[in-house]
Amino acid sequence: MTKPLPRKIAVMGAGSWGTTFAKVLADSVADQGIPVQIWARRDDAANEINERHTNSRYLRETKLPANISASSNQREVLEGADLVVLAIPSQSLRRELAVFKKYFEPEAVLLSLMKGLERGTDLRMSEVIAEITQFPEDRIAVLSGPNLAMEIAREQPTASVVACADSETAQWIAELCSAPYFRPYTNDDVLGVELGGIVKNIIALAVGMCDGMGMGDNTKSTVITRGLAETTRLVLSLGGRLDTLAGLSGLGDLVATCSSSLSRNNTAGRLLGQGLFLDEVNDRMSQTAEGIKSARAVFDLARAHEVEMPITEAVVMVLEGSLSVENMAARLLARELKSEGEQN
Ligand SMILES: NC(=O)C1=CN([C@@H]2O[C@H](COP(=O)(O)OP(=O)(O)OC[C@H]3O[C@@H](n4cnc5c(N)ncnc54)[C@H](O)[C@@H]3O)[C@@H](O)[C@H]2O)C=CC1
Ligand SMILES: O=C(CO)COP(=O)(O)O
Repeated sequence: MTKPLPRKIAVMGAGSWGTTFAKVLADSVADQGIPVQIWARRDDAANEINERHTNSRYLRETKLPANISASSNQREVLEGADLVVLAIPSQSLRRELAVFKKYFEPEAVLLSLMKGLERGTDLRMSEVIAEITQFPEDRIAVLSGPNLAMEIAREQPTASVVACADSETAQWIAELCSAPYFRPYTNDDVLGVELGGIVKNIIALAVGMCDGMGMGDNTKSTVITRGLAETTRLVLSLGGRLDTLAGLSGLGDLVATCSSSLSRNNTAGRLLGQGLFLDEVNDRMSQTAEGIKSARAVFDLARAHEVEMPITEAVVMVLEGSLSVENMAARLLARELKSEGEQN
């Protein structure tokens, strides 16, 4: 490793993935004595982590190593942190970063775990980070893959992808988050890795809707496969790579999210398919289901680049109330017939 080890790692966000990924990091760097500190918005959430409180579902299922601590004080968490991991809801990133950035170490590396597109700007999280912090692209990375937090908290094996324009930075992060149950690969296609994770949430909403309406596995497989086709069109038209979409952050994450009852996006889709209104679904979801917010931004981005994304469009219409879930399949199946490999 050519880059020196970090003095400390900060994880901003004490939700399911922030807490779980902090454990992955802490397990990975425990032998080097590197502390991992989590920022929790609320004092009680920070106390739960520090006291390994048994009322929290995550802490019951997770063996948090001794080198993890938490605080609700952003300055305390960020000071001295050479690696800063961002794990908050995507639509809050811009606002929260404006505060975080005051405490970033000047040479810190920033790693986004978030899988959303910003509404209004259609920017990926790495782009929002670059815009707000003015950090160079060789110190901004993303991590994405088939990574349902609860399974990783239980130390069930999985792999992921660390993407950065600078391969040395990606390798440095990969070495810091390599645990016996977590294997990170590296990639320099940041756009492809990030968009794969964003769009699969929308496809998972569509799959969930089909499940909720009682449709079967042929339907699910069709939506997954054609979902990957429209994701591929978008990624290629924006300059990403096909091999990225065939990998863990593309097909891998799509399959995991669309098949799992642990997925919040899949669950939200299922509730919509069962006839609940979006407000009722939002009331039932205690955690972030990014696809609900990102769908419109992805659709706008695709339209701006003249990329057809019919499943995404149908999900947007359902979410915005202009198409009923019952009519979604009919709308998609009535499209003009074409060759499978056709662009658009
Ligand atoms: N949970 C999972 O299995 C995975 C989640 N992700 C991504 O990680 C990101 C974070 O997800 P989770 O940790 O699962 O979400 P979560 O809903 O469990 O937690 C989000 C955390 O962010 C905090 N937060 C900080 N500032 C906030 C603000 N301004 N508004 C609202 N909440 C704020 C909340 O208090 C909460 O602790 C999302 O983009 C998600 O797509 C990615 C891979 C796996
Ligand atoms: O991104 C995820 C798995 O890789 C988590 O999916 P959900 O946000 O739908 O739970």
